[in-house]
Amino acid sequence: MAVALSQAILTLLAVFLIYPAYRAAYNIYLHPLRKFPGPKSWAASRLVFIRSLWAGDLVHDVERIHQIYGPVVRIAPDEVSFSQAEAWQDIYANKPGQAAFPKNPVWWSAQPGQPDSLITIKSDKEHSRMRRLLNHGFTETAVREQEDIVQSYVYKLVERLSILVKRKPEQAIDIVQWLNFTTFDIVGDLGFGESFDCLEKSQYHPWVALIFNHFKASAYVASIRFYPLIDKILMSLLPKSVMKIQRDHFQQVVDKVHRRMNFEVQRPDFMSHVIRHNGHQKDEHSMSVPEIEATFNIITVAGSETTATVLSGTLNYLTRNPESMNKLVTEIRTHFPQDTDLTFDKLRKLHYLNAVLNEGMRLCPPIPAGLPRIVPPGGGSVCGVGLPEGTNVSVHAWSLSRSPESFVRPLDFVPERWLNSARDTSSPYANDKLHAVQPFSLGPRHCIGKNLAWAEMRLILARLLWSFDITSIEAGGKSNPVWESQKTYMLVEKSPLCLKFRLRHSHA
Ligand code: HEM
Repeated sequence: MAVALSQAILTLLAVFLIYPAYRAAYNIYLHPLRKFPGPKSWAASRLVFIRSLWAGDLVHDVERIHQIYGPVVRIAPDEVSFSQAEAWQDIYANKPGQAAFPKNPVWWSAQPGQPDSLITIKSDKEHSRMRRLLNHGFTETAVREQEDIVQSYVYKLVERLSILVKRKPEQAIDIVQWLNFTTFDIVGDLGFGESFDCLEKSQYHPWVALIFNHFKASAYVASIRFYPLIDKILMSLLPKSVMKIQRDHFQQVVDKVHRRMNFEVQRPDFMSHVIRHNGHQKDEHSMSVPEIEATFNIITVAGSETTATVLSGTLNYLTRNPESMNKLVTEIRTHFPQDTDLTFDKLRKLHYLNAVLNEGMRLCPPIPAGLPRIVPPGGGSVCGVGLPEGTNVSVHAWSLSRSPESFVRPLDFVPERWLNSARDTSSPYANDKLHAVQPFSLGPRHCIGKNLAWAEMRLILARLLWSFDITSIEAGGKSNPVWESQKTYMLVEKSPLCLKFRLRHSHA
């Protein structure tokens, strides 16, 4: 009995003390990545990375590591982060005779009990099958056809805000929630033919309200996947209530998908082509119903939270930079005497508006940490640095966009750096590396919604500034948080941004 007990104690000691100590020493001194710079504590064990992820601090912690150790750093035993513009091409784009690095399944896997979607599917062949079919709903032409639907929601946004302003002119309005209402309503309509009615009811639909929890939960699930030998045990420890919330959340999208699919009407949305193609007989180009369900679940989040984040961040910076705000307002109001003139086509030609949004995406990327990828079998090279197969790699968009090696005055909001005139050698911004900013990523898995995102962001920002004078409310004693102070759990956890709105014509 005593022998058995002491054997059990020894085993426990080996499991909980000796083995982790051995692994840490191996990771620091013997691992193939040992020569890469970075803090020893992060190289020793994945736990430090996970603690930072759970605290919502990963983006800023990795930024600090890049600041101290340089553009290529080791941030976990098997992970290297790059803050160099050339890394975008090397990791995400197809190079001659070489495929882009595959997605890291720790981050990009279907949620437990859900099928693979466009964004999680591993096989490149299967991915391009889905992408070809879905692309029809996202081309420039498709987006032009969707304009009336998008316009109707942006008009509604202005109408709702006008009512609030007229009722209580001095009140501060949290624009973050209104931007979320608008972008989720638009994607709901274009995805399922039913908006979430957030603008109509001036409140979050319960599905939308849960999105951020869903992302936090996904960050926790990803950390569990780093431990494949015990992930099943750890998963089973997740509270049943959490799993039920996730399932119910997904089921609501499934119901919406089915309502739209049964309603076989042609409208200029994301689903029409999928329904028309799938028809009643399937072939090797169609998507299965579970794939459609999972993909539309992703599109709803990917297509709304992201645009709302860029717009919130851009407005945060604009209200702190009155000179940029004035230039933009002047451009919009002088180009468009009537509000009906604000169309997708005309707005794309506004140079300063485009520059402001590019600068907004540089400083407020909606996916600020890396897009995780894996070095394929046989190994690979990024920015001329050789990496063994299986290494986790990514571009740290946040650090790269804010690095003094890429940009002059990197922490300042300077839309001028994006104007053609800045390419003149006499401009202080002539050497800015604009290609370091790739908010939609590159290569075969780049953002499918890029055209829509641009059209939507231009229209929402321009219509708001055409209709209202918008200022920060710091005079009221309560200041808004700076963008950098927010936490990130895969996506940015946006704090309220309280602004003062004044109807432009009310004091003309
Ligand atoms: C400013 C707005 C947006 C930004 C910055 C953005 C950014 C991105 C990025 C970086 C990726 C690549 C993810 C990866 O490779 O790991 C991506 C993929 C994706 N985005 Fe966007 N996105 C935006 C808006 C949209 C919109 C409006 C939609 C649709 C309505 C959308 C739908 C998608 C989908 C479905 C994917 C997966 C594509 C694939 O795997 O083939 N996004 N997005």
